[in-house]
Amino acid sequence: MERLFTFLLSEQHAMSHLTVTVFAFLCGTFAIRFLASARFRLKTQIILFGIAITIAGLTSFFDTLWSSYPYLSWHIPEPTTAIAAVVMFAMACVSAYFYLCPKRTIKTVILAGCALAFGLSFSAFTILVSIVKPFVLAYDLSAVLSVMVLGSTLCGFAFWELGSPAASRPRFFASILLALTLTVLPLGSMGSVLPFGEWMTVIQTPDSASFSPIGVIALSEFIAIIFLVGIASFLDVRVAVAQQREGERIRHLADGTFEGLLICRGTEIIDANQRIQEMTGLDLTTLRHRDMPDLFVTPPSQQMLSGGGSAALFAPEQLELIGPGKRRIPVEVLTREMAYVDGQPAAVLAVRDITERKAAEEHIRYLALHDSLTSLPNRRGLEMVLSQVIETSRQSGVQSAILGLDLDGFKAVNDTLGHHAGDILLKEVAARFQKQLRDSDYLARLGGDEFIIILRTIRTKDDALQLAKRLLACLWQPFKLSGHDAYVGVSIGVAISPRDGDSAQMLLKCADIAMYQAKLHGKGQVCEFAAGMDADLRERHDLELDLRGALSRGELTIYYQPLFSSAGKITAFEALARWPHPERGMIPPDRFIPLAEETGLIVPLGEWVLRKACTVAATWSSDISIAVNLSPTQFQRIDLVEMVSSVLKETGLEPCRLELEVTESLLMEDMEKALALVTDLRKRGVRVALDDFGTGYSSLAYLHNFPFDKVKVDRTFINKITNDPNAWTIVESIIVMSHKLKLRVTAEGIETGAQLSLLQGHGCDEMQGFLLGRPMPETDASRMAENESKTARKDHITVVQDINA
Ligand SMILES: Nc1nc2c(ncn2[C@@H]2O[C@H](COP(=O)(O)O[C@H]3[C@@H](O)[C@H](n4cnc5c(=O)[nH]c(N)nc54)O[C@@H]3COP(=O)(O)O)[C@@H](O)[C@H]2O)c(=O)[nH]1
Repeated sequence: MERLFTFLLSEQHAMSHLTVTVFAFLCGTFAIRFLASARFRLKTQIILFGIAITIAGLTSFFDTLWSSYPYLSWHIPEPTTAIAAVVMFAMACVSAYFYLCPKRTIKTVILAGCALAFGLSFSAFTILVSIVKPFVLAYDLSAVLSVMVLGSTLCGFAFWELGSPAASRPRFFASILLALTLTVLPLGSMGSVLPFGEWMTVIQTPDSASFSPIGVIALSEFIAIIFLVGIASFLDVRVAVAQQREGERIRHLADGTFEGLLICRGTEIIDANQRIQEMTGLDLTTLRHRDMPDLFVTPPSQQMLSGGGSAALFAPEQLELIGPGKRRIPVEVLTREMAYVDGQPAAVLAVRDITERKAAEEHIRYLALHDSLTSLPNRRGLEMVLSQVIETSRQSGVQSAILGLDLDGFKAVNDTLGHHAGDILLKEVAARFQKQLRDSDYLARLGGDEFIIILRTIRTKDDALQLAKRLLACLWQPFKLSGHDAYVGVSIGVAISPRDGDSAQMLLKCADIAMYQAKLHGKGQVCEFAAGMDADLRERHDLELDLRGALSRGELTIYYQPLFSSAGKITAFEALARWPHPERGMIPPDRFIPLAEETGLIVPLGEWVLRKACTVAATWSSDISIAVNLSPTQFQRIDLVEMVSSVLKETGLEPCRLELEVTESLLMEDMEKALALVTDLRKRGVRVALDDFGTGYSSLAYLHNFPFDKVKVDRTFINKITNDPNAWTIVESIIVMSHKLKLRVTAEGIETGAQLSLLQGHGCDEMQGFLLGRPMPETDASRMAENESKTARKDHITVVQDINA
């Protein structure tokens, strides 16, 4: 050892150390690069490594030799150098092979280091022995041994560093360690040779000189190997135990997760946790060495299959795993590359069962596309299906039909029996509609009381119209709701594809327009879409806007039509709303009253008519009454009685001079409520008349049950009484029956003298009609009322004078 220090510190030039070190570093860097590069095949890697080491070893050796003994004229022993070069190359290749062997352990790494150290030292001493011939080379045994151990260790560390997955800059540090090896071994080998002055002493000392240097190298290498491999084995055992513990720890962890874990090399499964065994129904032995794609229904993506190459976490992939009994399990797979317990890279596949998530997603999707009350598809679901139907019908040329349905009278059920009953009704209606459909037909609820039916294929439009009739009929039977019989009807609009449109929106709009037409035609109707219908609706929309404006600007007016007693005296005036439109002229109530009814404008309009008519009537000095029509919507107002009372109070009109005309339809919607209202109004002194009697149901029960003051026989009957005996029989019966029930009878629509005399002759109490007086403006009516009052006063005076006389 002492010899080594002397050599390094006093017999060597610093410049030589530097040259050797720099060159060794360069060659070491190349050698490490060849060893670590994945670009080369194994054989190429080994050969390139061998070449780099041989060049570095020989160059370092000769550089050290010439700088150590510059005064000697050395010659290069060619065959020996060649042999040394071959041995050095062979041992470098052996060490590279040990390093690159698939099952790398500390032991193999140390063996690689020892092989390289042996190669370098052996070559150095072989050349030295050859150079000094015929003299015997004198050396320091302990120095040789130390150099061998140090060289083997440094080289072993270089390999260990290079192969360590945890190292931060493995190539750099491995290059430095290998450079040190390539420096230490030639320098150390040279340093182990004793100075010439000591050679004779050594020769005379049999202990040291009797060993051949090659034998010593081999022996020292053998000792180094035994020593280092012993340590390596010890470390290997510890590492193996640690790895086993780590493996068990990881397995426990892996088994404890909710996710299935697969460890793969390439596509081969090398390990799997408990969860994936449960998910696949395969035990670990069956799973190991199996091809990973075989576990899935659909082949995993290339990215997942090539799971190696990057430690990046790939985007999760959704696949179907083949579960026990070939059950398909929806899974989400995350792939990541990492060093497995053996230190080698492996792809880890985390397989997450997403059955519940999928079910939840499916449920959310279902909710998004379905109506929660009836479980029918909603507008979104409908539009998707309708688009498909249109596409199919476009491709195949078949016709389809779209039916827009809106319930009639649903609001009344909702308002009177409550929303719960309304919900039950909607469900039952949906069930009744469904019963009328074929499997291929499609029923959806758009919300409220609106439904849509799609008939995917129809031969002619009659198929759709016939179904529409069946749908009308299926609602005829009453619905049992909270112990009540409830009735609803339906208005149906029919659109035909592709005739009426080529998009879902267009066809739905056409069905909707046709449905509105059906409503306008009196509800409970079926209406087929026709071009121009939308123009009607637009016109109606414009009219509605105008009516709102006219109401707010007070542009409406009232005409008054007189009613006469059978003696010819004016008993009342009926207030009839009129709309003098600035552009359209006088719009008749037949056009705007139904519109006001549908839009709810009838409520302010009716109140305005009542207030205005009462105000006017209150100015008349006579006791002539004022008759005002009440619409069904007004009748549903909770505060109707209060409203009427306050108008009478405001205008100062006596209640007995107000006559409210109600129709049968108004009573039918809620008999109990209607009876309560009529009774209440009567109690407050207001008279109530049943209007339009003879049309509608003409239920005699109403006459009997309701405390009406009078009955107005509809003009459609009065029209016919002189030429239709049946019509007269009915009118005559109504007069007789009403009188028996102590009700007065008014005949409306009298246009001829014959009609008047017939009615007068049979005791009709009151007459109204164009023959006697048309509806007239307020001024005319007021003048007439005043005249009537004067006549009455004159008559009164005449009677009094007659009595006095
Ligand atoms: N809720 C409200 N309804 C109202 C109001 N104002 C009018 N109406 C209702 O509009 C309908 C049409 O009314 P109108 O065009 O005014 O017709 C009335 C009379 O002009 C008509 N009539 C009267 N006599 C004759 C006749 O001899 N021949 C003939 N062809 N028509 C005649 O009858 C209508 C009055 O009918 P009725 O109300 O049944 O007494 C109409 O239904 C009005 O009720 C309003 O403010 N509110």
